[in-house]
Amino acid sequence: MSKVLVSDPIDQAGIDILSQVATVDVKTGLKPAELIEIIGEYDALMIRSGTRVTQEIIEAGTQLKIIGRAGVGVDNVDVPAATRRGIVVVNSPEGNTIAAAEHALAMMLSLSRHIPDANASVKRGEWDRKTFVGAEVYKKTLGVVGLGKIGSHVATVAKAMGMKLLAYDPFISTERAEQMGCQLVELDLLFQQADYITLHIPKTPETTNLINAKTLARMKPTARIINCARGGIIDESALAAAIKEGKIGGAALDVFESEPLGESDLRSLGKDIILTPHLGASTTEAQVNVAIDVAEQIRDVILGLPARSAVNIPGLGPDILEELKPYMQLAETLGNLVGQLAGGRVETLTVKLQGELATNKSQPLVVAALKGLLYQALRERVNYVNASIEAKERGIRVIETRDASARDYAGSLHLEATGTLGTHSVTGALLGDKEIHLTDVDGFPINVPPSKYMLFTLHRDMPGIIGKLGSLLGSFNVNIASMQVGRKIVRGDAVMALSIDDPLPDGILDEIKQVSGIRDAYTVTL
Ligand SMILES: NC(=O)C1=CN([C@@H]2O[C@H](COP(=O)(O)OP(=O)(O)OC[C@H]3O[C@@H](n4cnc5c(N)ncnc54)[C@H](O)[C@@H]3O)[C@@H](O)[C@H]2O)C=CC1
Ligand SMILES: O=C(O)CCC(=O)C(=O)O
Repeated sequence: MSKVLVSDPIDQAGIDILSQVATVDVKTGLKPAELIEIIGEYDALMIRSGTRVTQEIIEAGTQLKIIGRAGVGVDNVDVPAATRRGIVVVNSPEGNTIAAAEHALAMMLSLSRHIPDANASVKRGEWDRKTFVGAEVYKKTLGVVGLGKIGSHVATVAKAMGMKLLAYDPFISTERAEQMGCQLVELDLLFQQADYITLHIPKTPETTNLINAKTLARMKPTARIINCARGGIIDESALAAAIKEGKIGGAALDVFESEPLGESDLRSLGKDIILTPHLGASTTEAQVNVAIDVAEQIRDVILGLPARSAVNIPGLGPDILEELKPYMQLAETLGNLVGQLAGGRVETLTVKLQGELATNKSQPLVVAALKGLLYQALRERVNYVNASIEAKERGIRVIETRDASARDYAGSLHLEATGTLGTHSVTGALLGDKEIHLTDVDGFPINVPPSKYMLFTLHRDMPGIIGKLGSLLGSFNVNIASMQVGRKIVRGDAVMALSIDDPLPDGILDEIKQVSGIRDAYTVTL
């Protein structure tokens, strides 16, 4: 039975799903050294934002297949280290969108009306109505930095409250922004014109300290900043100084450079600052959503199925996964086959996506082909996560081409491997009930389903060859399950593809190559 470690508090709904397929240990609050000590026993690790999954932890997790982050941001996981080790990292891209957006909106309104401090003063027994005079958001300008899932929801609700919306997001179109009632502008203009600035971007090298002394100086003296995205996007000391000196109006922060927040000037800024302990996703609904979403993916990976929201498997989103699944198997089989035909060290793999596969959505097939190609060298250590990295590290050049006009089959895949021993190619398609068929080997048309053990010959198309080969295999007690010859012209060169019931015994390949008319022979195990 597989073992899953849950190292942060996760809703029971997620634990129940994991328990269907694994032994689940919930151990929260572990110190890094404690986690390193036990992680080697586990096949999967499920976390929220509390656990930092460092390279050291990943390296100690010798059995780990998947790390599941019950939330959006995976910045607490060393994803490159996991990728190198072939560990899938999954998240829940949408489970807490509404919770985080509502928290940002609540922060904006609370900051405008000083609700936390007014509440505290009444609870202290005071009745002070002068200190807490606020500001309306109606007709004010909200600058949304990052118009993704959370930013879009904030924008939609803010629009309904009568706010004017500016947005900055270099990765979305003007039309998309306009659909949400936002005017897409440069960041500088947003900083200058916004009364409220709300951040909904990931923390990346480009966004680290995006709000700093310089950018704060460009804002209105009444501007209020809300950060429910990630700590470190704001330079906290610069922000504290700007609020103290009246250079901006205030800030509401849910996330911090270092969490939990330690000693900080931010704590002493009174009613112009609101601090919450990373509560954006902390609603009952969001926690159920993310726990189920991530637990289902861990369960699937344990059962040998692909995960729908893997952050380190390029292009393998849930929608295209379903469509591509049978073709992924085709690509892997062809990669494995062409790698064995090429023998030696493969230097270049050309992947030609043909017919209806000639779309950008088919990019994962290239990864699947590489996984197949590397299988003989790496066995179970290669997977969709690390196949591209492993290929790069081995200096394999990958050329991807598309030919939408190829019409032999609805969609087919052609792989050509060039290596130290020469060049070989295979083509395959899905026929009938999505059954994999080899449709071409080294330029010779054939039509055979691949089998576990196969023998391919390149020979001269002349009488007697098939008989001689059959007798030779028979003398070694090798049973032929099926045989097909592919040729371009009568009595020219031809390829023979044989499916055999058992692996070829040692030494027989050399004898096959001695048969008159046979130029070369290759044995393949798929
Ligand atoms: N406080 C909390 O508890 C929570 C925080 N988050 C955080 O909120 C943030 C946003 O999450 P989602 O909306 O789900 O992500 P998303 O991926 O849907 O949207 C992010 C947007 O940021 C844009 N972006 C990326 N780099 C940018 C840049 N340099 N400048 C401007 N825009 C840029 C992207 O184009 C994208 O549209 C993430 O950092 C996530 O970790 C998410 C959930 C809960
Ligand atoms: O797990 C949490 O509460 C944090 C959520 C979060 O920050 C995220 O999903 O990115």
